[in-house]
Amino acid sequence: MKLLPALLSSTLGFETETPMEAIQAAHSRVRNGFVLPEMEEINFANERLLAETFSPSNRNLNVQDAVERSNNITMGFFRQGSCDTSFPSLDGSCNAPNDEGRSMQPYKRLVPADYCDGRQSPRCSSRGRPLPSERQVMIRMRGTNGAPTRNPVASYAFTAWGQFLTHDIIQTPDVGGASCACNGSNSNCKVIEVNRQTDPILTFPCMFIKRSSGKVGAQGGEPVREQVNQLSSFIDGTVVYGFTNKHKNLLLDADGMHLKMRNSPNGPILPGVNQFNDDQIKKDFGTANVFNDKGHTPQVAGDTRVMENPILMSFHTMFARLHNRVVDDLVKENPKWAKERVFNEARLFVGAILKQITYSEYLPILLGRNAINLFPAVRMSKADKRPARTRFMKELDEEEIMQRNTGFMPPAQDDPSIRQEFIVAGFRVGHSTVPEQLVSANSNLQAQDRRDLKDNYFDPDMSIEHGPGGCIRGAMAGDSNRVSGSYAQATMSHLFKPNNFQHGTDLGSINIARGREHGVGSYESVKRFCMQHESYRRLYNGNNPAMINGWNNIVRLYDDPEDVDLYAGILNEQKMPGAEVGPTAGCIILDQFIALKRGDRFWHENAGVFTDKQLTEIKSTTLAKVICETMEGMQRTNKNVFLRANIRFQGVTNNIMSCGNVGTLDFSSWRAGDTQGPNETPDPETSTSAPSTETVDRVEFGCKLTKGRRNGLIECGRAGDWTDATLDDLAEHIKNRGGIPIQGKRAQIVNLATKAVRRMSIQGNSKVTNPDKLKNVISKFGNLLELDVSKTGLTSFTKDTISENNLLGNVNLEGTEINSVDMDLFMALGTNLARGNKFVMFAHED
Ligand code: HEM
Ligand SMILES: [Ca+2]
Repeated sequence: MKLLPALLSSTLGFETETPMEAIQAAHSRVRNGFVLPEMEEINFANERLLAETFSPSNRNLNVQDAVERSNNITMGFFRQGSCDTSFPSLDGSCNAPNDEGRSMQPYKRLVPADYCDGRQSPRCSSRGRPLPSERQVMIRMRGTNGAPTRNPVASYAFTAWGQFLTHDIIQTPDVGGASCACNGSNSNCKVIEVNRQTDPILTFPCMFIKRSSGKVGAQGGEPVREQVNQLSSFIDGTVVYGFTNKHKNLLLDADGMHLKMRNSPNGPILPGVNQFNDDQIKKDFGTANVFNDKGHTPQVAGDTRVMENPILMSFHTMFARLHNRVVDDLVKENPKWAKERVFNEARLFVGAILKQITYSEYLPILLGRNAINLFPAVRMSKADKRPARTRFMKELDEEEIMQRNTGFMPPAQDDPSIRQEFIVAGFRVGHSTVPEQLVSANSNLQAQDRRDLKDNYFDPDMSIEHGPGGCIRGAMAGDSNRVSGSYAQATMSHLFKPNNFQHGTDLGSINIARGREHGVGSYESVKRFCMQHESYRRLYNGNNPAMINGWNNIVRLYDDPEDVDLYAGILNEQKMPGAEVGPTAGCIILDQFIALKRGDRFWHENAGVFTDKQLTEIKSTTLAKVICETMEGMQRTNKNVFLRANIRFQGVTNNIMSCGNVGTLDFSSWRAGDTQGPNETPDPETSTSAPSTETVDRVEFGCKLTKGRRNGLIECGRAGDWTDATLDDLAEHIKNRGGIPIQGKRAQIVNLATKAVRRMSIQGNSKVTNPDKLKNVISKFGNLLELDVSKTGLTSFTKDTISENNLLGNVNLEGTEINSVDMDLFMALGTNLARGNKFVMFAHED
């Protein structure tokens, strides 16, 4: 059936013919990010490996081997940003011990995977029967809960922030190429049954979702499908800057510091797709006319979901403006800083503000005081100078590795990986708070325009007409709903409704289906985990959680109460005091945000990330301040933007304040001289002595042992004067003396056993060019884990160069002539990395 093809055709982005296709295309837009071709290849390779692993003809399956192969495939994704700088990488790599939280890494689980076939098919009942239709569960929940109710404390900004934050930390890609049908013929799709006779609104014969892309994981010695996160899981501004160099570079203005914007009557707004000379941008950010009926130019940001609704788009605009504002101020304070430094400092600041607002203004409303009290405090910086940024060099112990590979173990509290329970259920409670209408407001915070969300998906019109400022004020003035099993019609039946059709799809059903498809454990199993957890059990006060009246109605849909979906369970728990969620959602959300705090070495309160004065500035920055400083037309603001005006929350009234009283951003503590940049930080262990040639050994090439003996990091040729001949001399010295000459504290040379060397840097020696001579040296270090040859004159570096170093898992080649790394070297590094199972990260700061 072809409906109104003329209206449905699109100028940009997705080409669609039927309403169902328009909805599918919109859905696929929010699932799939701005990826590099190799990432798509990795997803395909992983799917092939999954098929091979699970094939019935695969009789001598070696699980360990399959997992290792899958990990090697993932390693084909080149690090985005470098490991040895003092700023976070773009893709989250080099932050945690085994690159947890990096883009393309698998999710972890609080409870074991529960697939129907034990491996990858969507969860079924404990008796092996199909679970009730997701749509039926949604309809029953709405029947039992009643219509959604207005949130008595939270404004729409509370909901908007949840979505914006999600888009910094999570995006699960679809399997490529699947085309779905209602008869379930394609196992890459999950069908959601619709009863057309009884359904209140939907007329489709079924709904479906494409399955999430997966890789091989292991559980109890058996292989299981594990889904992956495309984004850097850290709260670090992915939503503003993207997670790849390509994307970031496209977003950057010609000056290399600012983000591209364009002028509008409402001030600078996000750049349009036509400002980019890049087909992928046009494809991944375009939108169809059935949504964008006024034909506005689609807007481009750090995340491909930016256009999903106009308020979300306005939050994007705010943070792009914030970045540019910070750049202006940093340049004023430090006219001599290199442009990369300015960009990175601004990015570090923006990331810190996202963290600060999330933990101090947003989470207390979502989780309430009891849960917030369970957050660990983080060590603060003592020094007023910025010390070397904190390092993180933990190696997993062997036992833990074994357990993870063969048994089941939930992630440690400081493992920043995103949890399955969080992405399919815990944090999707936010979907139930989405109201029917979006609001814009004038400078007095009075509602100006109310528009039905169902007509504004992927339509920027509201933010063009009323400005991003009007939309942000509308977010403070507008409503959120309460968390419950009842969705607004806008999301329960009209999600991504095309303009020329009478309905859309159901986000709630999709959420439940996604949980089953990811093999996420049932509500009862996750509740048990939480109630037995040494810390989270406190959320329950020793009792089973109280459920809403009529809960049994919902349970009755299932064969067995044990089978109830996690999402259905947590939506129907009674809320904890002063919180928006019950204890089980609370446990899942708390665990995730503890992990994102403890597992982030760039956490803004960690010693060494900012100076005390800078941190004070960051901690005094609220969302209200950011809004007053960046949005057009601002005069006044709610004190806490996530709360409705004038309500009391936790004993304090949320007044409306004049922007003049909110305070301004002040970057004076970023002035050089006042602060020591990471690159100027002297190393306490090495700053005492300049390299000297007055040595007992008469060698002229002593290396420095920095960061303590335990890390085994030696830095050689720090003056940049090493040549290929120095490499020969060094090899000769090691042969004669059995060790490597180390420049001691008092300018003496001592010999360090080669086996103690685990990390070596000859960074910056442009006269070191010969890979064979390098090989001759490094082959003598049997325990070498990492090698930094960045900014050297090396012209080639291959698998052969490291063929005698079978633990060497990380090589930094940045700033050399070698700008592509061949696959063999990659695979070898990956194998070494897995073999050593050691944390790899270049830890030195300069
Ligand atoms: C207008 C508002 C929103 C719309 C239209 C929307 C829509 C969607 C859609 C279509 C998906 C993909 C579902 C799937 O295929 O599995 C999704 C995922 C998700 N949403 Fe929302 N959402 C909204 C707001 C929110 C809010 C307020 C939160 C949290 C507070 C949230 C959290 C999430 C999470 C955690 C995911 C999973 C992401 C992933 O795995 O890629 N969303 N949303
Ligand atoms: Ca991120």
